[in-house]
Amino acid sequence: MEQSVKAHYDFLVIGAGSGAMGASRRAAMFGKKVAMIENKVIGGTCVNVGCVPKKVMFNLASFLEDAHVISDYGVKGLDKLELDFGHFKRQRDAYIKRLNGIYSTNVKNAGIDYIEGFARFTSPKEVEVVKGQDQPIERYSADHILIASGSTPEEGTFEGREHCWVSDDIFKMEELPKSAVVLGGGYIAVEMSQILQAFGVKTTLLIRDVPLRQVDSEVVDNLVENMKKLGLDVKLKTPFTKVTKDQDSGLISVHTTTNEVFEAEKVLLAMGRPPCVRGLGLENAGVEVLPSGFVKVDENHFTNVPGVYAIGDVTNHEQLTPVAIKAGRILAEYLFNGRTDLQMNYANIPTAIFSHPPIGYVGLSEQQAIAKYGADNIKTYKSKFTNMFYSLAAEDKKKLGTLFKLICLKTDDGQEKVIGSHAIGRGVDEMMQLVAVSINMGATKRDFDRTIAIHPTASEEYVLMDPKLYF
Ligand SMILES: Cc1cc2nc3c(=O)[nH]c(=O)nc-3n(C[C@H](O)[C@H](O)[C@H](O)COP(=O)(O)OP(=O)(O)OC[C@H]3O[C@@H](n4cnc5c(N)ncnc54)[C@H](O)[C@@H]3O)c2cc1C
Ligand SMILES: NC(=O)c1ccc[n+]([C@@H]2O[C@H](COP(=O)([O-])OP(=O)(O)OC[C@H]3O[C@@H](n4cnc5c(N)ncnc54)[C@H](O)[C@@H]3O)[C@@H](O)[C@H]2O)c1
Repeated sequence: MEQSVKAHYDFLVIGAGSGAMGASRRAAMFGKKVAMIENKVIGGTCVNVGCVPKKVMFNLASFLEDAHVISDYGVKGLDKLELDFGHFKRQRDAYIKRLNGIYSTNVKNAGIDYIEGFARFTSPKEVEVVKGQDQPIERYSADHILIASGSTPEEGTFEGREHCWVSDDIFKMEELPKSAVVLGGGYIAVEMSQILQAFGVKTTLLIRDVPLRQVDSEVVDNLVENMKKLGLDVKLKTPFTKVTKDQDSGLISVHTTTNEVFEAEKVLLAMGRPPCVRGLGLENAGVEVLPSGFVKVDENHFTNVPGVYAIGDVTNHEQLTPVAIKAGRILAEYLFNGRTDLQMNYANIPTAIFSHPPIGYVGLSEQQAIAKYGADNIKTYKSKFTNMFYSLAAEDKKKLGTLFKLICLKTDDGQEKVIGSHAIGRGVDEMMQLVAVSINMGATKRDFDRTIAIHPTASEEYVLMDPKLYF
């Protein structure tokens, strides 16, 4: 039986992840009647199966890796460390549950209606929500509808894909496998392969070409060297063809174009995140998508259908939590607070990859800068060194490399405008935020040179790269 529209909203948001939170809470601040629809767990990818549980795992992995060095400082017993993974998982999951509770409270306090179920457009102004089995479908209408449905792990179409885990499965893992093969060379493959290796899982990282193509190639070389020092079996230029499973042993084999076979208890697929649009009924609203499947939006996150918008991972922009949140807030300001002057700035977005040690970057790599401006117009400064943390490390292989690069565009006044920084080393994930502020303010190499160093730190290298004596 056809249900009548249950409620009409000023702003109806599909999803309850990072972008949805940013948009809906800001819209509610302006007194709008707002609802969000979520078919999984409040908080979306970042809180439940992304940044947050990953960072907690990274923290533990970093401690376990650092323990090998700290033992050379004279601390006894660190070689006998034993990880109670079950305890760790329970603690991590409890933390996520607390965060879910905080999100729910925030939504409630903001006066936003939280609707559980799967949303599907029936027309440009109406959405139906499919709830559990035997529950009636609910219908909602709105003046403005936001698609903030995020992305989902690429599942692949190759033979044997059903034997593989995707990143969501890593967070469900109750106990650690003895061995793993990770397929991919992006953020997730780099982060997860190092976390697994640090947890004591014998891990192989198989990369079609090279890792992190968007990152400066020298920084990537440094990453690969560090991975090898940490015992990770990393294979570059090794595309895989298929995956098979031995029914007796349960072991999974990855076959490659190089005619090698890599066997492990678990195989993790980390090959990108396509947009979550399946079943959303975009065709009923007439919303256009790009050939890649991402929802097509203009610079204000408007789709081709008046009153329908999209932000975050479901669009063809950087798939990062702060990007989704900011786009959501700006959209709400635009729609409900008359701030039509505001526009998301997608240039110079800083980011970190939580490898061990981490990578951070903002702006152009040296290779991208040369391609854009020509080699004659670019001057790159670099500092390659061993962090003092490793000063007491007994073996060279424990000393992980650090590389900072400042990429500058030559200017007529000779001050050299900083247009990028790519770096790997302890703490660069924290440093890069402020390097990004300086670049967004238009910093020049002279600004870095005239800044006094903080000693002894790694970050001081940022102001000590071949400095001219400016004050
Ligand atoms: C393993 C991993 C690690 C990451 N680490 C980082 C990191 O360190 N830093 C960082 O900045 N970013 C990180 N990211 C990326 C980050 O999580 C995403 O960019 C961010 O969550 C995108 O936010 P969003 O609002 O667009 O989508 P999401 O957070 O994915 O939210 C979308 C929500 O919509 C819901 N939904 C989808 N379709 C429907 C429907 N039809 N009806 C109802 N609900 C629906 C989904 O269930 C989901 O909850 C990581 C991602 C992964 C997978
Ligand atoms: N630290 C962070 O901020 C963080 C961490 C994790 C994820 N994320 C976000 O989530 C997104 C998704 O992460 P991801 O690692 O899945 O994707 P990605 O886009 O970062 O990397 C995808 C990788 O898969 C490889 N690949 C694609 N098809 C392949 C094939 N057929 N065979 C072999 N390799 C193949 C690509 O070459 C690439 O190396 C990231 O782009 C990032 O925006 C961010």
